[in-house]
Amino acid sequence: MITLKEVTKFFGSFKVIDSISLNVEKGEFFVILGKSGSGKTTLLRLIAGLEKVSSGKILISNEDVTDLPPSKRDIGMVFQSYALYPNKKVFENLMIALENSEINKKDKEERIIEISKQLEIYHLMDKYPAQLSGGQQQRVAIAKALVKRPKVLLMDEPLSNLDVQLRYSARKLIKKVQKEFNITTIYVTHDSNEALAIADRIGVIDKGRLLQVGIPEDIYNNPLSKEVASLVGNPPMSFVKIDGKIIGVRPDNIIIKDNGTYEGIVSNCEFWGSYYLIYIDFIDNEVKAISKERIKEGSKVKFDFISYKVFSND
Ligand SMILES: Nc1ncnc2c1ncn2[C@@H]1O[C@H](COP(=O)(O)OP(=O)(O)OP(=O)(O)O)[C@@H](O)[C@H]1O
Repeated sequence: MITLKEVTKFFGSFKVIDSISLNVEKGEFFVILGKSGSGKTTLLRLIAGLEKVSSGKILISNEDVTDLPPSKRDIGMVFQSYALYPNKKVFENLMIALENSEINKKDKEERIIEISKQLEIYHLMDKYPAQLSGGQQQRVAIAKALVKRPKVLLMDEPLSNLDVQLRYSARKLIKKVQKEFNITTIYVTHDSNEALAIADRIGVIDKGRLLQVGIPEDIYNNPLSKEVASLVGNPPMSFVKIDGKIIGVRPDNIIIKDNGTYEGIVSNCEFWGSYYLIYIDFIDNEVKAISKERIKEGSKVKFDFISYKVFSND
């Protein structure tokens, strides 16, 4: 449905996107995960047509859109800033979104009513954006993108301005609407828990390169490289050098016990709600383990690895 063929983007001599090839299926919720500066937004802007590729091709529904302007790509976009017109009411904001659509006024109104009810903003039609909460503005921004019934929805960290509680309900709503309308979606985030929670598949990006693509369980359990492993999971994986090998181990795979093989000193103990996160210094390494009980900083502890992954790269 969305196909990228060796898409590359330079800003001057700086390669921001490095030969990315990717297929996103129709109706799929695809998440691009990467840290700040990895090229996520640039990739999304290339797909939207807001930036021109330096080389490579972009296809939507098998049509080559590489040289088409954004308005000709049948795409809805939701960005971090909601991009609502402050001096227009919600209804007018949604009408403007349909400005270039060829359907008649009555059909436009019907569409707006339908999507507004879906997103539970119907009662806000006569309000100005400034009179809405962040979560309501965000839903209006999503409605603006969806009312056009785009084939493709591109979302760039749309929930980053919301508080934690609202993020959970908003992402559930986004997924529900996306599935209901069967919209092919690419969603960008730096939050690995968010990516694991909502994605059908995840593409992990670093320094403009696509490192791994897979379902959330695969990305979490079988990261192919240290880079991917370090980006996925919170609390994050620890990397330790043992017998010349680099191994990655998740905190819940370290068990602290009196007869453990390894020994270290607790350097920090954090309360994470249902457990404590214990930082343990040993030899030249630091590992993070979880514990049901608080352990004093400076204590000596013994531990074992229940399971781990070997990475050859240092
Ligand atoms: N118009 C531009 N001109 C030059 N360099 C740019 C431009 N836009 C982005 N960059 C650079 O490209 C790199 C990738 O930026 P991009 O915004 O795509 O990253 P990101 O992964 O979305 O980051 P964040 O999560 O912080 O938004 C960064 O190093 C950035 O400084």
